[in-house]
Amino acid sequence: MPDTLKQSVIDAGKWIDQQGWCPATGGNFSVRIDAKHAWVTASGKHKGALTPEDLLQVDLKGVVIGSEKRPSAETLLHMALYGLDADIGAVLHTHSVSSTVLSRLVDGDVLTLRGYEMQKSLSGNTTHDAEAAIHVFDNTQDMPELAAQLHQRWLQRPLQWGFLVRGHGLYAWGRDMAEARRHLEGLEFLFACELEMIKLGQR
Ligand SMILES: CSC[C@@H](O)[C@@H](O)C(=O)COP(=O)(O)O
Ligand SMILES: [Zn+2]
Repeated sequence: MPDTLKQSVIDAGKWIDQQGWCPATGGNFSVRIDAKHAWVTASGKHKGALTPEDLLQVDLKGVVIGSEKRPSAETLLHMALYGLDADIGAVLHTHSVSSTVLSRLVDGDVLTLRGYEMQKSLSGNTTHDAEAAIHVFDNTQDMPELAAQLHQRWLQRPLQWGFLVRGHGLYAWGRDMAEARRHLEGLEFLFACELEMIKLGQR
């Protein structure tokens, strides 16, 4: 019987690849299995051509169960999110041009989106007339350090929908894969709009 959770990751990878949001072997994805485990993409795979064998079962500490393959280099960030919020069911990390460039142009730790109808694609938002805060973290190859920073900011106030890593990309999540995809698509649209505004000198 096909594993529908694994298939949801494979399908997301094909769609994300079609959007051009995961060039080369960039990006990584996961879906929650239960309270303490998730399927995470193996490291170094092209995310548009994943197979069921490219999905590795991992625990909250990022330890792989039942495979010798290497999990994503960023597994710890996925597992940190599952540990921080029991309602998170899927996480999608992408390397789009918009998220990579915009994250480098943001001064400080937060990108504030306001005035866009498409903010309503982010769960809980009912109007363009509110502010949506997207946190930005400096890039590092030190995943335990990045996971610790995420933990620290989350304790001040839980993050919503996604966060940016400067010059690197976007992490988006949702209660399930469908919501994670919607948040990813909504955020990518909003980032593209913000970049256009900057190019037009409106920021
Ligand atoms: C093209 S290298 C990108 C990696 O360094 C990393 O940022 C990434 O997103 C993919 O890493 P992976 O280990 O394949 O999950
Ligand atoms: Zn990455």
